[in-house]
Amino acid sequence: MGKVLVLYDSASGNTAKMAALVAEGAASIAGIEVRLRSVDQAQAEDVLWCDGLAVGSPTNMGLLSWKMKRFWDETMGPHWMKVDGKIACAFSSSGGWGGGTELACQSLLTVLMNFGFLVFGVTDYASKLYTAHYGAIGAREPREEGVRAACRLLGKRLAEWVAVYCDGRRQEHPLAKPQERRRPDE
Ligand SMILES: Cc1cc2nc3c(=O)[nH]c(=O)nc-3n(C[C@H](O)[C@H](O)[C@H](O)COP(=O)(O)O)c2cc1C
Repeated sequence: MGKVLVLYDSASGNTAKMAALVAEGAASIAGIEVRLRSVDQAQAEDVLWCDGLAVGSPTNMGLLSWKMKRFWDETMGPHWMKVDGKIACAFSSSGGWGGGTELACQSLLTVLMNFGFLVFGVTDYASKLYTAHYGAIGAREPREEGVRAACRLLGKRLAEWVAVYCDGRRQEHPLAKPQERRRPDE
């Protein structure tokens, strides 16, 4: 049974709300076990446990938060070279559009790549004008249905990759389910 961890930091609750939506999307794929953990409660064992990981952080100066960086520096540092090959993606909440949300996702992906994770983006559109090419992004709390759908789609895609590459369930490959995929012009 594939295992997905949604790990997040959130100072004022916005990224936490996105995390819940990412977890909901991951749980929409049958046979996937989902854990949701804040960075304050997460332990290295949670990361070692999972096959797929979605990491979320508030955008801070266009980067991941210091708490999330500390988790990877101090909690996961001793486990470097023990988590290679797990599948991972990123999401972030910023104060406003243009505030560096995708840069923050990129900084999360950079950390994950350093640890040997296989990171990905999503080509599909979650709804008109909303996608998650570099991770799911939002400004403040996820109110817009497009942002909420992008969070769910990111989690769903993570669970699909886990199902395909960790559980050998090729029927969960997104290319095998074209009817579920939305193009930019739809
Ligand atoms: C130290 C700090 C730095 C921030 N830097 C940025 C930033 O670079 N760009 C931006 O748009 N918002 C920035 N913000 C605003 C947060 O990203 C925003 O309020 C976000 O929704 C908070 O998410 P949270 O509720 O999960 O903590 C910053 C907030 C703090 C506290």
